[in-house]
Amino acid sequence: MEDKIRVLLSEEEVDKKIEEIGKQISRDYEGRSVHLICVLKGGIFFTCELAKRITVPVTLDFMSVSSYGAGTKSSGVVKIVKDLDEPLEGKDVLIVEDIIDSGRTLAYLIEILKKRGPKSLSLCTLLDKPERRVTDVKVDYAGFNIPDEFVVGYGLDYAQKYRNLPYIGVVEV
Ligand SMILES: O=P(O)(O)OC[C@H]1O[C@H](OP(=O)(O)OP(=O)(O)O)[C@H](O)[C@@H]1O
Ligand code: HPA
Ligand SMILES: [Mg+2]
Repeated sequence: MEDKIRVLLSEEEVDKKIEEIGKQISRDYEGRSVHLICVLKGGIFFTCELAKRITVPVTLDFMSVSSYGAGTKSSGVVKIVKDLDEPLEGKDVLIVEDIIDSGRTLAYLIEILKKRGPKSLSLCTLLDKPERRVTDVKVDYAGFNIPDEFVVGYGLDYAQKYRNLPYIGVVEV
């Protein structure tokens, strides 16, 4: 059966926001290059769109972590499914995420990546659900603060579906 999806942020709103964040990152990293870490799978769409709008040199690496499984609740246990290919030593690293919800994924990632000696480590997320936070994380670039609703689209899934929607929606139950 098809789920009913209500649009929370339209494709135009999301595109406009990514453009703004891209400009801001390009200004902040002027004269340097930025090493983007895409957090798979959710971060893939945002990373691609953002990287295209950054004007300083960009390098990319991918890491896959998972804590949500097939449901809408975090298991609380973050698992590395795929590690980075390249070392981080001396690099200006920017982690790119689709959403910060409980904050567990990012808190865990930051803890392990900090130990790999990056020159700097910053964090960029398209969506932030501050109400749901159980662990403190410092966000450097955030697109939208959203209410406590389970969202899909732009990389975000519900049981692996809807990642390809070009907007952010809420699955109506
Ligand atoms: O702040 P948190 O409560 O930790 O939630 C945020 C994380 O959860 C989702 O990933 P998920 O673990 O579902 O894996 P996926 O990206 O492969 O869908 C999302 O893409 C974030 O990475
Ligand atoms: O709202 C959400 N939607 C999809 N995946 C998620 N992972 C954490 N929060 C969410
Ligand atoms: Mg994810």
